[in-house]
Amino acid sequence: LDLPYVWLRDHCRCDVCYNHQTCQKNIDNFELDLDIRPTEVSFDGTVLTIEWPDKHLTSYNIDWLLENTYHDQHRDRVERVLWNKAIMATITEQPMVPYKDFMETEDGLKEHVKNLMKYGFSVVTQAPPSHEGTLAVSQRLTFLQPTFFGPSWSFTSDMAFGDTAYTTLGLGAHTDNTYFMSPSGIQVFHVLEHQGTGGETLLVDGFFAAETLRRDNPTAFKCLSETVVAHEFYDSDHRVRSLGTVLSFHPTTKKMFSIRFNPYDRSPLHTVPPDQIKKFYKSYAALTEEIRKPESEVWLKLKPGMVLFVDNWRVMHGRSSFTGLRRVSGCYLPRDDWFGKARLFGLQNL
Ligand SMILES: C[N+](C)(C)CCCC[C@H](N)C(=O)O
Ligand SMILES: O=C(O)CCC(=O)C(=O)O
Ligand SMILES: [Fe+2]
Repeated sequence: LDLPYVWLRDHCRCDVCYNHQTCQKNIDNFELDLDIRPTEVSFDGTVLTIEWPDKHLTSYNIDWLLENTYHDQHRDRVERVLWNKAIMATITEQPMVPYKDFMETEDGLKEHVKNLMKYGFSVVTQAPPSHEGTLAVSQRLTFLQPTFFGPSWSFTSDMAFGDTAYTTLGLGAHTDNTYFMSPSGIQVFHVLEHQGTGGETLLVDGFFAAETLRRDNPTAFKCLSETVVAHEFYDSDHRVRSLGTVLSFHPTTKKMFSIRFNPYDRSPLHTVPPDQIKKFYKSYAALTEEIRKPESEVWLKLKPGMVLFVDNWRVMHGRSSFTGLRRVSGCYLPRDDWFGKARLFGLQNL
């Protein structure tokens, strides 16, 4: 551990420097002396005590220091398991949690969050097969994230919104809300009824596809990590548009952070200089090919009572075309809050 003294002064957790009731700092950065040096330092193996020139005392527990200095570190690290169809088939403990455990025990909730961190999706089983059931399980994790689709929905193929989701057409793997600067963190899917054929749910691990591209086609990977593209949701009432790269990375650890992939919702390509356009299309096609490979795809037929949570920053979803009446209930959940819940459980995957 090698820290400038000013860092140690800035992070003082005494009652004057830190409000333990609100967990907020009282320090005025403006007054920090960059060249401050302690007048006395002692360490008893657990607690580091520092006396500053103005007689102010700071003490640190060594565990707190180790956890907070270089990175937002957590004891219970969750290793991500990137998957394709074959890998998913070998996983013995499927990411599923029974409704009763999920609703009534902290362990059940933690298990679900851990599944989301590890695989990018998790299913709550045996839930009440109703829209209220969807809301109950969703709100057990976080509050809902409202959008112009409403706080939540229960939709059929009636074109209630001008979007292919509201038809009987098949949808290739995509993430939702690519047209928002910060897309929703989780999408919840609950098929309440379906009398007919097709309508299966498709899942593809975007991080697996991106890592495969990084290995097999680094030029395309680099292009999609650096090229800013626009997405949009346009209808008579909305002119929503965003800018962002298809692949993005955690700002400090550089691990995969999000994939923004929805070919249907891409805006006119006005952000790419003419001499880069062919390169972008080639790179986007290479990623699309990876995503569309049958060996990337996991298909499941959702039944009433199975509530699927999908990490919308990592795992893409789609569906096959269908016949008959099919009603899907769901909502979006905010990314900051489900990650906040994970942090409360001491879980971290970044
Ligand atoms: C609201 N509900 C989930 C039913 C439909 C959302 C689909 C909208 C859009 N194509 C997107 O990918 O974000
Ligand atoms: O109908 C479905 O299963 C999913 C449609 C979809 O992509 C969505 O609602 O975001
Ligand atoms: Fe979607």
